[in-house]
Amino acid sequence: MKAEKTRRSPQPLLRLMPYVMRYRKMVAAAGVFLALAAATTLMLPLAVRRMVDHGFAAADGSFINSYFAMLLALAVLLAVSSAMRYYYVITIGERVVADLRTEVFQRVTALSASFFDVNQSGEIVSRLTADTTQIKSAFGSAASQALRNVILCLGAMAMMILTSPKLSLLVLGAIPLIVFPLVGFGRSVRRRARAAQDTLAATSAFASETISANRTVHAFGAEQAASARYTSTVEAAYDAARVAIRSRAFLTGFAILMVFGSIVGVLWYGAQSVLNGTMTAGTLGQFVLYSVIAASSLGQLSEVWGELSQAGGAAERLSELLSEVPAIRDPQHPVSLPSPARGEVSFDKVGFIYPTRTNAAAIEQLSFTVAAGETVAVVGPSGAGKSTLLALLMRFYDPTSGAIRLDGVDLREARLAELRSRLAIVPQDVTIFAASIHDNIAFGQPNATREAVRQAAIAAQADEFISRLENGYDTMAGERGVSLSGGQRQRIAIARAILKDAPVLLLDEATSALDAESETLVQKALDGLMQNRTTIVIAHRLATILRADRILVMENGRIVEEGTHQQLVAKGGLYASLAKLQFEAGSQSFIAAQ
Ligand SMILES: Nc1ncnc2c1ncn2[C@@H]1O[C@H](COP(=O)(O)OP(=O)(O)OP(=O)(O)O)[C@@H](O)[C@H]1O
Repeated sequence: MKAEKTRRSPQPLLRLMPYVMRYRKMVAAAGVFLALAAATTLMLPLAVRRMVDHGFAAADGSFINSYFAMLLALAVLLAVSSAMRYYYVITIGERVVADLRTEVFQRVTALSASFFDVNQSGEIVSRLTADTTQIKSAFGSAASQALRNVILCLGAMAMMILTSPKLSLLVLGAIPLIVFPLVGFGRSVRRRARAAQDTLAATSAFASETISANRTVHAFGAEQAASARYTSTVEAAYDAARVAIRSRAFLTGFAILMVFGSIVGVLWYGAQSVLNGTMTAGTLGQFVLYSVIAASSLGQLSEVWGELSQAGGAAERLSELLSEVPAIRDPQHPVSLPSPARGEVSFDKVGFIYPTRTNAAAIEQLSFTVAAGETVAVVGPSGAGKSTLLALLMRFYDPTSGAIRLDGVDLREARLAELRSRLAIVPQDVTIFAASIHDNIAFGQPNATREAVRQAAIAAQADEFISRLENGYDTMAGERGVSLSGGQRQRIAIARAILKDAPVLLLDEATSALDAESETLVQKALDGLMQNRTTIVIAHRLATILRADRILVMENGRIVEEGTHQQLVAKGGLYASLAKLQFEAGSQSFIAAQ
């Protein structure tokens, strides 16, 4: 997935052939019109010669008229076939890119947490938009131009040989003189273009990060610094682009000079032949036209080559994404979870090391069981591994050793969708999508009725504030829920979990202090939710801890103490000292001091 590895050549575009071949009929139509347009172009010089040699020589008006009529017919044919070629080729490009975007998005959303630990979301989004756009333009214009020019160039060269083998031999002799320096130049131009493109990729990653964190940027007064940093990366990209443009401009000039210089030379030689009568003027005209066609198509080919090479890089990056296999996926022979669900969770000597942090285990030798309907509070200092425990239970990662079971089935043996349908999570950091409040509560359950959503909101103590919003449940929550307060967002998340009605509830209590009223409301909502469900709660508030049937105290990825509040206080260990800290501070938040 690393950008540096990406080669720049059009070859990877071939990997997209299966996508193109889904639309065989359109491809065939494009091919027909492509060939027709090229053939028509190649016929024009032929007509010109006959007219020069016969039409003018015979001074026959009707002959000239019929020739012009034919030329007009050719022009119409050229116009129609070019328009159709454009239509089909561009449409195929759009279609392929639409398919690619959909598939890449589907793939990416299916990838596991470990993939997103390593890859920046900004970079992936840029692939989804920038890389696919590049491929679209490659298909849409560059590929059709390349094909057209290859056909034209080969056709014109064949016609040159047919028209005058002698002059063609001369041209052939000149080709190496032109091509070798051009190839050399072309390489250095491509190298510079690549440098420019890489600089640009870094720029967009920085922009997307800064824009999505705009509140943090403002809060720390970092606008100027961020702008300055962005400006400097944009300027660096501009400088790199200018270097590339300069060498490209030079290359263009050089190519034109060499090509047309040679044509002038050949023309001069041909003119001598016409003068001494070894060639007709029409033949020379025809030859010159063919060589102009050949030269200009060659010139255009070199132009589109660069574009195709860039698209090749984009295609390679996208096919890497497409071939990425989720680390967490369904087993080949899934075991059904027992029905009806009991909601019994067990960790059996579980060990876990984050793939991105291999030097230390986040969880070690973790064993505990939560009986059906039991409420267990997990407490412990920051970094103890509490959130990791929930992530493992949701199977965002697989344990490195040991096993986690739900109702007696190893999580790795169950179907992912079935497993996750039995777990409802209220995370600490609630995600609110840029959609209506209704859709936010019904997230993951698009078929939920309006009444079911309302009932869930009532149970989550959220109905009252939602009803007071301008459009009630149809109010759009701003992007990431910026228009809602912390307590409101939490109650939306609780309503989401209530609607899901799963047998196991996972709560990651917010550390941020809610105001007293919000806290009471959130607590009331949770009490309703926790009834008759297995609940594992990462607890920060004393009220929650006291409500739990049992408390697990974690430190450095292990369970160091276990029991009820009274038992643990009496024991005088880590829990007792954490509790003492809190009582002295008189705070409602148990571990807030950590
Ligand atoms: N995605 C990740 N990649 C690598 N290491 C991680 C990742 N997430 C957490 N860790 C590390 O794993 C350890 C346990 O983290 P975890 O988030 O589970 O702790 P926690 O007890 O929930 O802490 P807090 O109460 O502060 O949220 C920490 O050392 C943390 O740095």
